[in-house]
Amino acid sequence: MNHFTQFENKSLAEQLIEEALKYKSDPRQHISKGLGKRVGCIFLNPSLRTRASTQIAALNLGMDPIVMNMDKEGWALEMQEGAVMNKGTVEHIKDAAAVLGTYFDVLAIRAFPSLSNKQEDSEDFVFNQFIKYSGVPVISLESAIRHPLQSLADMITIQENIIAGHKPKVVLTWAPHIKAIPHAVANSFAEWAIGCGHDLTITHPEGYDLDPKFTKGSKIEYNQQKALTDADFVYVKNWSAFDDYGKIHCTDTSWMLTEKHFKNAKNAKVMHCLPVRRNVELSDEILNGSRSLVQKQAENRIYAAQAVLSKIIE
Ligand SMILES: NCCC[C@H](NC(=O)CCC(=O)O)C(=O)O
Ligand SMILES: NC(=O)OP(=O)(O)O
Repeated sequence: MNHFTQFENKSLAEQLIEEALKYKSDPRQHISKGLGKRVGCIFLNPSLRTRASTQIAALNLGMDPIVMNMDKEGWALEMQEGAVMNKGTVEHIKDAAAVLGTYFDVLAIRAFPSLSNKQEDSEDFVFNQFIKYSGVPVISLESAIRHPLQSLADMITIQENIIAGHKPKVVLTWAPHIKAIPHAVANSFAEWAIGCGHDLTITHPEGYDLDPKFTKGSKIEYNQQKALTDADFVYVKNWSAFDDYGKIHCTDTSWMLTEKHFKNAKNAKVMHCLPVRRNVELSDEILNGSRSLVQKQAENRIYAAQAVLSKIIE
């Protein structure tokens, strides 16, 4: 595995899930595997889970993680080729990434979308500049269009909670939010759930269709109540419009999941990547109750990252 940026194939996903579960049962079993290797965790945006879980994963393998919050502590980066840098940007990505590539054996990058330049975001332009110029393996800590470590943790969590012999119905539902939010978590969840062979239904208001490249193989159902019928796992997430790029079209609070949404899905479990806007996306009663898998997902972020790091340094 050269880089870890997206779902590749079912067999690799299954291998990573199995490895992650082994690490969960004995986190320090390969404590010497990464000795002498450094991973640079480069954040262009805020984080709680990804920042902590990736460092813990590296430490569990004996690696040295170093975190740089480039948005706050680094020089302002220029991304455009041939730019005359006489304004706010101080350092070109090709210089910065090349330096980081000499300092680290592996780079892990978080680079959210602009939500204003659809083409650049869709090409994952900023993230790919790091791959292009660093020359070392790169792990995505959430790019403009994908969040694969989150999705791997989500697949692990589903596997741990599946009822043996029953093919689960998995539903990804849009939820309200106060801000324009990226598509990465929803795209990746769809990509991994479909790739892993789950029966996926996606529900959202009209005008919120995700990029079809991520949702091919799922059912799209604009009626949330219909979509939720007989669900086993309900993944809750807001995203901004994709067609009318980055815009908010719907503020209908009835899309917020509450206990009353589960009258036709009595045993459904609820998932969210966190951070969650309580009582905007999801009600307190759900998040505090026995349906919620959100803490388990967050815990599994450690073992997802550990399985990926372990494979990358092999
Ligand atoms: N890494 C997990 C989610 C990150 C991001 N959420 C946010 O930006 C939430 C911001 C807020 O609630 O103000 C997203 O959904 O892609
Ligand atoms: N789920 C997730 O990626 O959380 P952070 O943004 O806090 O890292």
